[in-house]
Amino acid sequence: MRRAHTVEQVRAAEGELLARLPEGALMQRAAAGLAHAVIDLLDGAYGRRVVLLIGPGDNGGDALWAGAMLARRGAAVEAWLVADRAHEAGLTALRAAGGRVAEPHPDHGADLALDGIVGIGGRPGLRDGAVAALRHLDGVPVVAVDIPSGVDVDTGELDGPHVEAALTVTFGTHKVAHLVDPASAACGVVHLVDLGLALPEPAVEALQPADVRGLLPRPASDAHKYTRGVVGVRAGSAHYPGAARLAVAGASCGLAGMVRFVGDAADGVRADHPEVVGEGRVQAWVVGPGGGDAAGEALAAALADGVALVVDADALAHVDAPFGVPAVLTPHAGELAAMTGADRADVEARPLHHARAAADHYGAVVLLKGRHTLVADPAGPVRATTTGVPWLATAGAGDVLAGVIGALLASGLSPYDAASAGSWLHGAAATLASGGGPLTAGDVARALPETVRRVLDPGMEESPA
Ligand SMILES: NC(=O)C1=CN([C@@H]2O[C@H](COP(=O)(O)OP(=O)(O)OC[C@H]3O[C@@H](n4cnc5c(N)ncnc54)[C@H](O)[C@@H]3O)[C@@H](O)[C@H]2O)[C@@H](O)CC1
Ligand SMILES: Nc1ncnc2c1ncn2[C@@H]1O[C@H](COP(=O)(O)OP(=O)(O)O)[C@@H](O)[C@H]1O
Ligand SMILES: [K+]
Repeated sequence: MRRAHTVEQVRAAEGELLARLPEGALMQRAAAGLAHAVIDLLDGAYGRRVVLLIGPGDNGGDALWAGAMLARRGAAVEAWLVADRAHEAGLTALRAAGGRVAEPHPDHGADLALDGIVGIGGRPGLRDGAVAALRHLDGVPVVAVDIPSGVDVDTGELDGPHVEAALTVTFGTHKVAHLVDPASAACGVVHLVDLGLALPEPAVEALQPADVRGLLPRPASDAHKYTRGVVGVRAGSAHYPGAARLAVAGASCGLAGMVRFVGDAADGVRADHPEVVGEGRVQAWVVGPGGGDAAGEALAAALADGVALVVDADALAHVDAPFGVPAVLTPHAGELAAMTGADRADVEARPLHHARAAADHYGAVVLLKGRHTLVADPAGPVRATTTGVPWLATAGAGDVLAGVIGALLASGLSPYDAASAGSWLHGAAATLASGGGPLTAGDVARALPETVRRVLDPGMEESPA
């Protein structure tokens, strides 16, 4: 599991460790990890040119100590001080290693810049001096120290200018902004340097392949189709028959024992999936994709069964609070805005806030779709999905997702696990189907069984951020 903690949690854990270790030891650990990550990225230090952007606090201290290590290995290191003070011991170490302090200027020839402007002590936005210095670094890859300066660390929100990093090297644990958009999109690849912190339950977490492997249902040796769970799909309409076919394609990923379908598009569904059967008992319903005007009736019929639900698309407009049934609600930003009366742009700017608020309001799991989809449960950490590719932003992809989550619900997973594992699989299937190029929603559904096969193979490594 990739775990992300709040600044307060990190400060408390660091405080305990600081009390036990010699002064400066934690910063040395952080700086050494940072310097190694930079050397990896530059494929060496000797002869490379590195600019350090140095703010007033310990974040600048990390950058200065790492700069000293790079200078000792033959890099030409220049520190630009963008605040009215800088970490004294770090400055002394940089100078002793042959690095120098300079005013920001355009003729630096830098191969890389280290952003040590602010870390977890920073407020959102950047001061003018930092913005002016960054202008000289246009086109130079930036490695953010702990966090891209300027983002809101605990919410992932943006308010004013911020650094856009190619790589973020963070310390001790991930921070919320590394996983939650829009800030996480400014982090680039995130690399964690272990500091040995003892940490409580995280605020946000992201499933990794081993976590998904642990959650996925596997048929018992004496399984039959009913013990594996039956998922029902109530979707599609005369106007949107395709949505029904895509939701059924997602539900047919193989993780449930049987798929039922109720709706106008039954002929098309059976042409695609001859094994799909009609109305009957299910362990979970998927309601809403392409449902049009009939979505309210479909939701009422599904609710009457008293089983777990995935409520998507047109059915979301008919959801009452509190919802009262184990459920996953799967809105995108526009749908969540329509449900709660919020502004769509505000949902996109503050997805963590809105996903949490909606989960509390409805008393249900809310899956807010986006680049990093969020799964909020009224209790427990929010889960962020870090699998997927931008090609997944394609019509019908959400219908497939609803089907996959329904299959996992039917197999016995909780709404929280079904939503987060389903979203992870959906993103991973998109990456597999894309292979770097475009895809259709149907391609994502067809890639699901192979994605499941690969994740069940314990050789699969942790995915990059
Ligand atoms: N506490 C520890 O034990 C460790 C801390 N480490 C580093 O220390 C960092 C935290 O250091 P600090 O607590 O000194 O805080 P920062 O280095 O994040 O700096 C915060 C200071 O910057 C100023 N400031 C706030 N917002 C600003 C803005 N938008 N623009 C310009 N200036 C702003 C304020 O005066 C504030 O005191 C971490 O992010 C990490 O890089 C690491 O060395 C690991 C160990
Ligand atoms: N930039 C992006 N990168 C990766 N995935 C994305 C991005 N934008 C959207 N997605 C994903 O694409 C899917 C789109 O679903 P949705 O908006 O419901 O489309 P539709 O209603 O057409 O099915 C969601 O799973 C969402 O998380
Ligand atoms: K920083």
